[in-house]
Amino acid sequence: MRKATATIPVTVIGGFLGAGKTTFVNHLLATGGPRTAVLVNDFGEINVDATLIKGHDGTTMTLTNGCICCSIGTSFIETMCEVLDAEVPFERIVIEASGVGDPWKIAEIALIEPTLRLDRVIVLADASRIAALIDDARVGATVRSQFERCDVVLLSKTDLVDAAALGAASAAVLGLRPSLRIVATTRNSLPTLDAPAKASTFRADSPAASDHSATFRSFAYRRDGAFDRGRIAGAVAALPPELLRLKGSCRLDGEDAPQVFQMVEGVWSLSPADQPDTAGIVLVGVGTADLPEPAVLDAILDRALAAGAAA
Ligand SMILES: Nc1nc2c(ncn2[C@@H]2O[C@H](COP(=O)(O)OP(=O)(O)OP(=O)(O)O)[C@@H](O)[C@H]2O)c(=O)[nH]1
Repeated sequence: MRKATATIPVTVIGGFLGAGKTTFVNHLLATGGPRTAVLVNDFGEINVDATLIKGHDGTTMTLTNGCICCSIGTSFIETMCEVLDAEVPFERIVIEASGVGDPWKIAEIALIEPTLRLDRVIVLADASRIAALIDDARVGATVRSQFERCDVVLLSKTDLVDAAALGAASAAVLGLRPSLRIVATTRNSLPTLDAPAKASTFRADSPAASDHSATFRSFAYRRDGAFDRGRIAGAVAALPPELLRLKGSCRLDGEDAPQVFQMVEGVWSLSPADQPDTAGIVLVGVGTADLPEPAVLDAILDRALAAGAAA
């Protein structure tokens, strides 16, 4: 990597599947600030997040080939080199970790590379789900590890919970690390990175290497056709609970504008997509290791296809 005269701050954004990481990254980009390189890493084979990051002044680069916290592979190093060697230098790097990733493993890169400076590790926690996720037998260990070394927790989606549930969510997070700084947010009240970073004390030892492909499986659904809006709810209700997250883009029968499809634990939404060239349906999902075979999931989602759509 090129010898730079100044170090570039790196902010790592982590948090479990659907916690609101991309929403936060888009907020950071929308609120201005220095020229930013955004690196996004999805767990699935298709990096949907890169397409969900709104256009901005800097650049968005995708990190594929699985979860970068499991193996900091050559693609990550090459991408970092590209960012550091950019003709117009970047003033900030924001890395969105995958929803099953350990953000600290990514942050360690910034501690090793002399041209980078670790700004902070921010973990998003969905206020409506975090207490249950922390105790979940299948995903709890992954969720808990994401909080081990972060600097601040954004307790997201507080618009979805009442005061008692908000208290339970923050108590669950503080139960992991009583000294954690928690900021309650909604997508309309997210902070920026401008406030000075909170000083943190980093432990020198590394966490044990993990391989999230043993705990989680990804799934991709592609069709040339369109969904029938009226059939989506039924198909989503029929999806197994092991499928924790589904997102991507689709077309709806009889409608021109492409849509972003989001599903977090059975709660789904459609919103107009920014990218005008969405063809057909491309969805990626992540579930626990006992996720049913792709053919089963395909068959369920096929039920939402408009009559005559290609299967
Ligand atoms: N009600 C509510 N929904 C939110 C809020 N923030 C994000 N969402 C929704 O939650 C869903 C997931 O948000 P994302 O930002 O894509 O979550 P993510 O952590 O990037 O998801 P993965 O990358 O798949 O792990 C989307 O449908 C968002 O619109 C919020 O403050 N309130």
